[in-house]
Amino acid sequence: MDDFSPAQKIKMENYVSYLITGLILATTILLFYMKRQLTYWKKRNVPYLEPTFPFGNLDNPIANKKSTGIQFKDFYDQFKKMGVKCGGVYAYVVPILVPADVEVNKHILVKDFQHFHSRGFYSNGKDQPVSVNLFTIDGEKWRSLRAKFTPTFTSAKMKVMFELMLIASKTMESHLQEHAAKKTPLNIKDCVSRMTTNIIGSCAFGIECNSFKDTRFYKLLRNIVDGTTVSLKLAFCNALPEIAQMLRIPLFPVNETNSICHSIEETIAYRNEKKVSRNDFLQMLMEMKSNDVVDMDELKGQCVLFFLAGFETSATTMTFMFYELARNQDIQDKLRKEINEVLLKHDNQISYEAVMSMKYLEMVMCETLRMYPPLPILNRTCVKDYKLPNSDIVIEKGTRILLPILAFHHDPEYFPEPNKFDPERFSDENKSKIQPYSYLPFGEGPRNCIGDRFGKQQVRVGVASAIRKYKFKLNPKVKLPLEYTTSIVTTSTVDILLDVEEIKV
Ligand code: HEM
Repeated sequence: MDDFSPAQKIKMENYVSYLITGLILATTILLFYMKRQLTYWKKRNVPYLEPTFPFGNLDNPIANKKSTGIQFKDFYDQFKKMGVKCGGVYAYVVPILVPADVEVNKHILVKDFQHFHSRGFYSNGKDQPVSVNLFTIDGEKWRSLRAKFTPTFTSAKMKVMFELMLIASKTMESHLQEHAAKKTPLNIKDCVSRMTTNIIGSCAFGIECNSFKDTRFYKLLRNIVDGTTVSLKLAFCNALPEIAQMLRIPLFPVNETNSICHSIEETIAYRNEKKVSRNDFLQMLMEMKSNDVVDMDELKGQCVLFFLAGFETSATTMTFMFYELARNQDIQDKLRKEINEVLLKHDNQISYEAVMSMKYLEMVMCETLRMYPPLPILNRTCVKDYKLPNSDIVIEKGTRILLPILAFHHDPEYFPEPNKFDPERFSDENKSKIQPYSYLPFGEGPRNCIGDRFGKQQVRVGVASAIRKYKFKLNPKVKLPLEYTTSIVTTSTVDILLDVEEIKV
């Protein structure tokens, strides 16, 4: 400071005081804005849960490890106790409406869909064009893309892809055999994730991943979906998308996504050059591109999405299905009996017709999806002001809505003894008694899961092939009751280990 003249010193002191005043002013405005945001529901007379600063009603994401599904179940339970159809909470300072009534679900998902066709999910098309996909886009663009892709998921297309699925699922057998022979516990999530990687790799990309031997592709996918950083980034980007855009945060990890895109480009180039054709999604997308129905970014975006959407959700379903079968030996025996009886009528071969006629398999799968919905919440954003029928609540344009499907699935009003694994809830006789819009593992309405048939088919093939030949028991080392991570997809905090025994015929 001694090197400066008195005039320079005064100038610098002025700068510092301007800076401090500016900072104080900005902080005051920010705090004022945040405080005002936290009165959003009160001002609109909507029942709400008292928030605290800075996380709103959410738990501190660093200190508390409660999963999003469980947190929204807690909100739902409180609104039910208050006797209200829906209520307001805050994710940080962002107001979120939480339905607690099946009628509200019906209006939002189906009846008044024109007010709620946006999912309001973060994407960043500028820096990562493949993040703009069917899941993340909204409005007319979504409508047009959905119409283009719907024909790729028909039952007829699923049937054609069945053979590819079967071949890829067989890769799991030697893995099971190895564990049975050596009597070593099997990490079921790891095992079924490798299998779904092989299936989706084959059906979506035409790539033989062989994930039980070569883990490169499998690890690439796990890096995209796993980890606290991934969950925190997703939560931040979705709560404050404008700031995330400003900071140019990409939706998916860059290196891994680029590797997948590179692999897609290579396969396309190979097929074009060698004039090779295959019965898979990629071929359908390539035809759409050559007819100018989609462009290259859209093609790659959907491939990446199908991989991510199809890999973790189906693997999660299978993991919890094996877990429940291992805990409930009577259900496992009954399922095996059905599989054997059906296969006897089909030359002892697993075929499309055979697995589709396994009713008990379907019931076990539906009950697994009830107890452990892979996506425990559904997102919607209001695009046009909407008055909720039979109430004074007006949902304003821009309002975020989170439907707590895990909470509905565990509500004793709709599913008595919700913590009991009971496939009979989905028997022909009982399933018609399920209250509409209380069971939503694939969402509902025009924005429901486009890949539900594909996902269920993977699960049927994987479980039927394994249960037919192996007996599973829960390894005593698994700490119960299970708890869940903060990941966007329902995930156990501990590895689910199973003891495997080969069934001799
Ligand atoms: C058991 C497996 C699966 C489960 C439980 C599941 C669940 C879901 C759920 C809950 C949604 C949101 C629906 C809504 O907002 O109403 C969704 C959307 C979606 N899923 Fe799945 N999914 C599964 C498998 C798959 C597969 C295999 C694919 C693709 C190959 C896929 C592709 C998609 C896409 C593209 C969307 C967005 C649809 C749109 O916005 O138009 N899913 N899924």
